[in-house]
Amino acid sequence: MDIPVQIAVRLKPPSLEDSTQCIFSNPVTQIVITESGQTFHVNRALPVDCTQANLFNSFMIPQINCFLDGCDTSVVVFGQPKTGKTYTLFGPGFECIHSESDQGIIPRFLTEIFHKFNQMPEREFVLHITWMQIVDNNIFDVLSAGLVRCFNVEEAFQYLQLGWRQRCPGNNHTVFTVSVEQKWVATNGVLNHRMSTASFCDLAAYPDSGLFALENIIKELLAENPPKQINYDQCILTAMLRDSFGGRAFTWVIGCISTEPEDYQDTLKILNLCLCCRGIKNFVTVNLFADNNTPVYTDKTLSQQNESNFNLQFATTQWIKLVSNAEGLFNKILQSKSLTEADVNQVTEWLFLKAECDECLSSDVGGDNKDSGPKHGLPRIAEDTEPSELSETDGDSDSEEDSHTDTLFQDKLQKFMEYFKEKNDQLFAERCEEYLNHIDSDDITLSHTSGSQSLPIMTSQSNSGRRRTIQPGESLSGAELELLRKVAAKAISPESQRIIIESHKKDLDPEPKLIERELLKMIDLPKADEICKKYKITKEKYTQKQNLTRKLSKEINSSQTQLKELINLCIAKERLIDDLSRAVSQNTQNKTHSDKVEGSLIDQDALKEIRRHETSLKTYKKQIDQIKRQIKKDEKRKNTLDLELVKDKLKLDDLSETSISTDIREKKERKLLECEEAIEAIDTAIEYKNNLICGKSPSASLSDTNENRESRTRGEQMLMARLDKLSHEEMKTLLYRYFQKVVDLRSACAALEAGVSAAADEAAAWRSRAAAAWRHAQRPRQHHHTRSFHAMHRCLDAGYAERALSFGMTTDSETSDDAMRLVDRMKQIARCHPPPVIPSQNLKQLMPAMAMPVAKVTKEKNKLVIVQQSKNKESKRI
Ligand SMILES: Nc1ncnc2c1ncn2[C@@H]1O[C@H](COP(=O)(O)OP(=O)(O)OP(=O)(O)O)[C@@H](O)[C@H]1O
Repeated sequence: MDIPVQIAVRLKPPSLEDSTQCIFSNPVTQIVITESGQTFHVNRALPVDCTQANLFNSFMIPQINCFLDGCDTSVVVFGQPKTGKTYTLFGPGFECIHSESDQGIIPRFLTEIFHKFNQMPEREFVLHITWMQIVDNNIFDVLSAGLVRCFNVEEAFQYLQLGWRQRCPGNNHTVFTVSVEQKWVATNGVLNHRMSTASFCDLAAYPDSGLFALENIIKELLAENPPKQINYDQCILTAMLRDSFGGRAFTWVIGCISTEPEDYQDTLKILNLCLCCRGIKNFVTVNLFADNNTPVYTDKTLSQQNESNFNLQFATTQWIKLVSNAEGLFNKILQSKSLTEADVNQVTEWLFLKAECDECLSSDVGGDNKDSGPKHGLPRIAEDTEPSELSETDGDSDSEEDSHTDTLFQDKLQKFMEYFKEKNDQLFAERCEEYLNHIDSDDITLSHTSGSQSLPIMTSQSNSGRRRTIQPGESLSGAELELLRKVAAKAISPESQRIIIESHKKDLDPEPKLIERELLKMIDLPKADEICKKYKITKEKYTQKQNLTRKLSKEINSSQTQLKELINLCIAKERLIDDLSRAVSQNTQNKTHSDKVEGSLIDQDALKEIRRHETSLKTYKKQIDQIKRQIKKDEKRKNTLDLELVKDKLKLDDLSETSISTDIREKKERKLLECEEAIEAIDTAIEYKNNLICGKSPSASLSDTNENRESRTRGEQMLMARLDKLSHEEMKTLLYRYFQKVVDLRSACAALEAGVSAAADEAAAWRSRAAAAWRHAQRPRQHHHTRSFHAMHRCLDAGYAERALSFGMTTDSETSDDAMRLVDRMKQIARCHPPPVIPSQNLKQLMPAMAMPVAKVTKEKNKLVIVQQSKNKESKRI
């Protein structure tokens, strides 16, 4: 399971009570904030006054559970010098003078582990500790004994005391490990055999080769393309922390930081490193031995256990069903106040379920199942709750008994309803409270989710009092699952929790759909405008608060300078007063009586001077008090403002995220619109071109008048401008649409061509029919038909289809159908294509010569004599 490295930040309490703090932490929002307003989100932002116990409880309990489940765990502490790294891990020391409450993580961890083992006597365990120090890449065994076995917590503490005395002081790294091998037979009869190591590392404050190597490894792990093999063996420190960063341990990194302004830059470095570590994911697994999961119990014992398990599981399922049904049912009953038939059925079903549950759990709530032994499978329901299943033999004679049963049933129903209402309300109130209390605490040991949308149900360990049993073959332990849910999944927002809880409390609609609806509403409701408005207002407030904070910081700074000056003045004045009073007393001691009279005047002046200085000293002190009070007040106000700023910042981030998503959606819509417009323009252009190709005049809107030409040019320009604006992706979409258009046109063309060829075929067919008709006409009335046909053809040639029709009709009854069709076709052709107009001049050329003149040519001497024979009398001589 991938679990990111978890980060905690601990602020070292300021050395002086009134010294200025440049870093603050907000344990509610888990944010560390700098004086400049920079925020760092961490898993645990521990407050400046965080006790050792709070620190341990805030994140070590799940780690211990994980460790006991067989996972490796690790705690790495780093930070500036003297910021409490050793204090956090070990505490102030192990001498008697130190109180138990000051103990650090390691002694607490050991105490807790031994305590847990005492609570689980079925577990056999072997616990070893080691304590190593790395100085200049050399390793020292603090306990001088390698692995040390500890049988109980007292022994472990003796070694802690020994090690504390023997450890080397100075800038070095300390690695303390606790390893445990444990064996136990689970309730399902299988052997669990696991091994886990918890390592605790106190890193050196001043960078050395080990720290540089560790930083490099962190960078490598965070790189976009991390190397396949990370060289952990480059130094002892990285080799020892192999599992803590990018390894198999569940790791917490604790950054100990100083809040003093002079350490500000170093503190920022530590915080940035913390953030880097947050990006590292470790693959946490359960370390099993080969014999893990081996059955230990006999088949008989197992089957007995399985049976009881089955009953228990069955009862649990039924119970869950009951609880989920009961609330809806009671609401209905409460609202309607009278039971309908459907309600009665529902309640009956509920009673059946409960009876099943009762039998499985062998708890006799209604007192009906007293004689029911351990049964397997579904138990029989008591007859008195089943009026519909009464035997026919009981029939009419039992009508009285029926009514009695009904009353009994109603009474029982009422009783059960009251009982369950009370129980459910109580249970739900408890769960609500528990859920709210534990929503952000690590005291949660188990969480289930039913479906991706449903809410996590969390069970606190303190309440259940039992550890979750790990089933055979299960690779993930309870603690792992819990961690995954805590770490990988985001907890539901407090607002949503409120809605869910209120919906239950008010009994509005207990079904989960309501919750879903409410959540959806919450997501859908904010409109872009509202978000913008809200964002503006919050931003304004945020800026105002920022300005105020800056102003306050300035004021605090100037007050502090003033304070320093006044303190210096006070010191100077006090010295002066001392000097003066010393001088006066010396004068009085050393002088003779005559001198004394003369000197008394001088002394009086000196005394006056002293009094004057004392008065001004008093005024200075008053001013100092005032300024101090003012500084405290300002600081308090500044702290409040800082917290408010953090909250506002989060709010702003949320709002900007929402508005960005709305903005993106709007932009996308705009782009799509532009794209659509461009496509439309292209369509029009294509149409225009098609019209030209087909020899038609372009459409009215695009006719070639000057005005339209201009508008077309404008349109084209606009089109080009739009095309320029389109992105690569949009251009692709556009081209695809254009391509589709061309393909469509091509297929339309092909269809048209097919139509033309079909028409040609038809024409040929008609021609052959006409020939056949002609042949037929040749037969009996050939002469008449010939004439008619000639006449018809002449008419057709001249384009007079109507007249051709009249000729056709007068020909012959046999051929009249064909002729009719022919004429129809001719009519069509005549309608579609006007006959070509041949110029009369050309027609003349085509006309056959009619009534040709006959002439006889003779030769007489040197003359040719041409005589026209038709006109016998006429002769021409040339
Ligand atoms: N949160 C704290 N509460 C009370 N005392 C603290 C806290 N943090 C540190 N101290 C005290 O500050 C002193 C320095 O702490 P510690 O030695 O743990 O710092 P360190 O970071 O380990 O120092 P080094 O840089 O030498 O390793 C100790 O006396 C310790 O008791």
